[in-house]
Amino acid sequence: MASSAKPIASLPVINITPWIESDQKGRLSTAAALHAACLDYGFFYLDISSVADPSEPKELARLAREFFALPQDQKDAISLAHQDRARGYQRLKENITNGLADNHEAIDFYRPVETPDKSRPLWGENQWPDVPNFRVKYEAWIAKMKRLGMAVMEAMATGLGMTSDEWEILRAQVDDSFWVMRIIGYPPLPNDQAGFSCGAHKDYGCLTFLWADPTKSALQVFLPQPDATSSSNSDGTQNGIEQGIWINADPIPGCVVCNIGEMWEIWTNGLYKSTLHRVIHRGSNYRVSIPFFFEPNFDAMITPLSAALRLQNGVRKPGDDSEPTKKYTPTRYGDFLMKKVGGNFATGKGRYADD
Ligand SMILES: O=C(O)CCC(=O)C(=O)O
Ligand SMILES: [Fe+2]
Repeated sequence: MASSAKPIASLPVINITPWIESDQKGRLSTAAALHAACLDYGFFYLDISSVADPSEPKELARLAREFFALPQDQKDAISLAHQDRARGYQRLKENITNGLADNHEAIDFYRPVETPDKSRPLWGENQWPDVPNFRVKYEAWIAKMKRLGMAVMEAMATGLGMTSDEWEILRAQVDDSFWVMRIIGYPPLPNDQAGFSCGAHKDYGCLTFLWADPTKSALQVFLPQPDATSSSNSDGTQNGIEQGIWINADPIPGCVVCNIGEMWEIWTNGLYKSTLHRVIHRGSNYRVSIPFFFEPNFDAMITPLSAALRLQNGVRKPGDDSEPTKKYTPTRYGDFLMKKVGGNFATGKGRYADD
């Protein structure tokens, strides 16, 4: 007898190789798979084994561990307090999400700027650890992730049904990405203690490419379930709280976990939703993850794209030629980022608010 139990949800795996290398047909199927994954999950695995040998991020993780194992004062030598309060090392629990300290330490890097000024928010210089080969290896990864970002953006534009002229306009908003890279170290959370290794959040920008070491049951992704309970409201909420389940997004060899940020939510007028995720690491090992955030250009004005409005307008009553409603107001990416980063740290909650 067939089981009526629902299969356990798992995220789709999409190979980027056909987009990068192959014929038109392969490209179209990758683009369609990205579109479906963004509609349904906002999260997916991206198989990048044709772009990066797994030994490459493994070496990055080894270098990260070498840094995190240093005495505290040597790590503090590159503290973000010495720079623009965004670029550099942050101690365990210095990062704050939803008002709670995150149980991780990290180094944050941003796209370098032409005339650095550490008194200006986000406009300082990156601080590199004094660990042999660290900078050269990570800079090679950054270059690779930037190329991957442009490829995935173009594939997504195709998946959304954008014309080549429309893509050129979108491309000009991301071709000088104000990227961010975090190198995160997670000691295990004590078993008897509530709290998060990284609290539930959505990412800010376009695309996150997350490489993580093989630790299982750490990263979790929220999948809304509108029909989760019979007493939930028609919009899938119950007393205003969205109903859903958290699923593990355990690492798959050769893949990065990819998710879309809030800028894609604006570009698609809410058709693609940026998805909540969190980290709860209770194992016994020290976990390392390296998220690369491929973001829009600092000055890009993000506004709903015509291609998304066309899709949302798909089923219309005859004679209805009204403009689809734009649910999101245009947002300058740099301003949005500044506000977000300002609320992230224990040492300076809202630290850019009065600058
Ligand atoms: O470490 C992870 O698995 C996720 C980190 C994350 O979500 C972030 O830094 O935005
Ligand atoms: Fe995240």
